[in-house]
Amino acid sequence: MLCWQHLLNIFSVIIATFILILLFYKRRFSYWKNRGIEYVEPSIIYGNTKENFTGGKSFGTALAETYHKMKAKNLMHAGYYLFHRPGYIPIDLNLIKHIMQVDFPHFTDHTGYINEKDDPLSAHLGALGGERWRSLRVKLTPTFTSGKLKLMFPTLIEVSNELIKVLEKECRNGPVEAKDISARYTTDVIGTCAFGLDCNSLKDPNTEFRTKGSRAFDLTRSEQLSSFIGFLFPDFARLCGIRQIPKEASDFFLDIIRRNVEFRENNDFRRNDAFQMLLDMKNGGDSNTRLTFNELAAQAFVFFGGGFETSSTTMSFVLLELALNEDVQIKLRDEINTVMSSYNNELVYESLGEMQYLDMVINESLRKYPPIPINSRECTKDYKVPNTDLILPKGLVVFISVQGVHYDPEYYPDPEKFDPTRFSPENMGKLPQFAFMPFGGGPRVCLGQRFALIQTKVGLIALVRNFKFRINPKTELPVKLDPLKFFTGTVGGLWLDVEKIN
Ligand code: HEM
Repeated sequence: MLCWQHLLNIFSVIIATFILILLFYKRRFSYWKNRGIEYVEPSIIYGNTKENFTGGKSFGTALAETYHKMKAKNLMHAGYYLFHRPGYIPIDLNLIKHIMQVDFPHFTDHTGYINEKDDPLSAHLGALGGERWRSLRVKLTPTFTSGKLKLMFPTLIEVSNELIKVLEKECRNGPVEAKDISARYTTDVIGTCAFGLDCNSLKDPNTEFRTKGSRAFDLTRSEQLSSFIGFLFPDFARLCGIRQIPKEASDFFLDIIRRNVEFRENNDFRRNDAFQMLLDMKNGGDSNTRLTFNELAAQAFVFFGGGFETSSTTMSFVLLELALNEDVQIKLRDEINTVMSSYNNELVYESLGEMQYLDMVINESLRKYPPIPINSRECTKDYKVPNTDLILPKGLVVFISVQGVHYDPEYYPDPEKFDPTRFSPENMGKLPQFAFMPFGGGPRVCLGQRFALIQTKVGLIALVRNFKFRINPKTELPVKLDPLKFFTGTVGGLWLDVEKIN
């Protein structure tokens, strides 16, 4: 009798918990319905992210599909659920412009998770918000002025010469993986230009700088889930010591940065690079504005991380499309050779401005494969959406589907086609503002945009001038985007047959 009573009690508790969970989700998932905003029906636990976790779709692709579904209904915006947390998707470009630029004071923050105690590198410029972001942004803005970029140019050329030497050797042994060779180049560029360190990853693909650099972005499924927990329940995540950057990658970078600081301080060594600017901010100024070691390290890390992953993704997709479109490859090589022939066959900083077709090819690649397919903003002050009665409350997350906009046939007819002429000066002039936003926009626009473009151009010029590229059958076509990565990446790699031009 007692045993039955026990079972009945347990059963009642289970049923009550189940009902409570259902009620919780019913209430949560009525958020957009109550406001009369269309949304895709969410599932319990996942919200609208089920396809990302169980359907093998990347987060960027899944959000882009929602964008297209809502755009087909002529909607200016839509609701979204990241697990149980409501999010907002602006679709109309004018609305996107308002959020990112015109009404920026309502959307000053990204939606990053920071855990300074256990994961000091997580407190970088891209994740910081409010006043801390503003004052740091002002200080870091001069890092990549054209004067500074010009000074870095000879270093870029040196690394690109090494790239040619290494690829010449490696292409004799079989197909080359475009992301790998591009990432080794960008690792060495960022290492020298930002830190004054010789990372050596072109010569030695297994150098720690390269492996630990990749590890910071190649999150395992459980690390990806932890990072979502950090985003959804930041206080709880901090209490549990949940991190954003894997410990082994973080320990490696903290150690390198510490040794670099000590070397420069102990030897009174100065160098005109991004690291020196950070070091001056650590040692100068007043106590309110001075950076701590951890703050310096986080910013150095974002230069490295922001720089190497996104730029190498860009380079590798350009190489893929050149291999798939031989006519584009030949035209680009002709342009590079013609411009360089008027500078004694040397690559000089000024000549980059004359390579218009190179700009067009890179832009079209950034359109088709935006390295960061989703941009985000957090509503930091209640906001009334223009021409509607909808109020976005403080704390609401805004997801901007960069991939969705970049594949919108209203702006880019036949969007799957790789067509650099979309970015000819005449056609670019016709593109509405914010229809092309691989670097984001408004006051939070990518800090390293100019540096990224220069390092990508120098690398591509070296490659296209010296090698021919063809697709190797090992490359799965059409390319499948990796569902595990937040940044755009492929499953299986981009394998190319490379032939040296004599
Ligand atoms: C092709 C290469 C790159 C792409 C596509 C890219 C893209 C982006 C995007 C989309 C954002 C967010 C902008 C927004 O919210 O509106 C961003 C922010 C940022 N990027 Fe880049 N990036 C690239 C290269 C670089 C490089 C080379 C560096 C530094 C060396 C860098 C440093 C940063 C930093 C520090 C931020 C945070 C800015 C802030 O929140 O104030 N990025 N980037």
